[in-house]
Amino acid sequence: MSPRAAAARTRAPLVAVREVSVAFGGINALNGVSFDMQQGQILGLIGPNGAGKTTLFNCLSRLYQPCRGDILLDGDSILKRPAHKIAEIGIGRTFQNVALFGNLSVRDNVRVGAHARSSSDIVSDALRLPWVRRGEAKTNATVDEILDYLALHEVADLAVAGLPFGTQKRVELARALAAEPKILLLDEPAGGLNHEEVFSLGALIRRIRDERGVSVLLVEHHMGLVMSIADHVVALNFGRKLAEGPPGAVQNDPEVIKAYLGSKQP
Ligand SMILES: Nc1ncnc2c1ncn2[C@@H]1O[C@H](COP(=O)(O)OP(=O)(O)OP(=O)(O)O)[C@@H](O)[C@H]1O
Repeated sequence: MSPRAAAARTRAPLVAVREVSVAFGGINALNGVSFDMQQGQILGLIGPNGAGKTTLFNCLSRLYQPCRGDILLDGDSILKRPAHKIAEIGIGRTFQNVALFGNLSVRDNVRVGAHARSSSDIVSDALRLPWVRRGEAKTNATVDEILDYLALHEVADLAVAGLPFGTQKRVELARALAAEPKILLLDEPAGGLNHEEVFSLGALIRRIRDERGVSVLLVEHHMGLVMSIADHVVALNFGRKLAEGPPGAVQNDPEVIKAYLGSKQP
């Protein structure tokens, strides 16, 4: 093994999911799931309907509290953090059905993301203290840079509600990126997109990882997208980890094939 590969193997993971269990009444939605996610990785989380993907995603974004286990980010447990504080520790997310302020402009939606990381308070804002003005200038620069990066400048001053769904999804990505996350959690980003849009999305997710150093965890049913961009895939079924490894190996794993055939999914 090369020294570089050896160093990568001994490096602490960015995210460590440790024996996480979640129960809803009598249903074990997750049952002792563990895996690591490395810095700079695109990790695909797959599995048939009801496998536990959304439940795990919601634990990572702090909407659900596991009944057992832990989730560490850079070695620290995230389970003490409330959902509205996750941007501060470097976790960004998008939603399956897009959750933007429809009446606000694209620019203002992205600004909301940038503010998630700012530390100003209502009194300082009202008094327009010098450090608040400096903060605002930085926020404006960040928002402009992200609008350019995601080719949203032309629609920056339009209300989000009137934009095509694919564009709204890009605005959601922009809002998440404006908070300068270490890790981006994407909940079925390909849902509702056509073939060409899925292809562009894949290229965009790769660029975000390569150029901005953001690690990406992707919950996705679109196998073509997962297999073409993920470095590492974790497959769940009935709340347990079924397989993990490089995309090709997981896709050809007999247990994974059996789980998908059993669920009658393509
Ligand atoms: N809020 C809830 N209350 C009760 N049961 C739930 C709840 N959320 C999920 N479940 C159950 O937990 C299990 C895992 O569901 P989850 O939504 O995490 O699966 P999934 O892999 O995301 O499925 P899909 O691909 O269909 O979205 C399922 O049996 C589901 O019915």
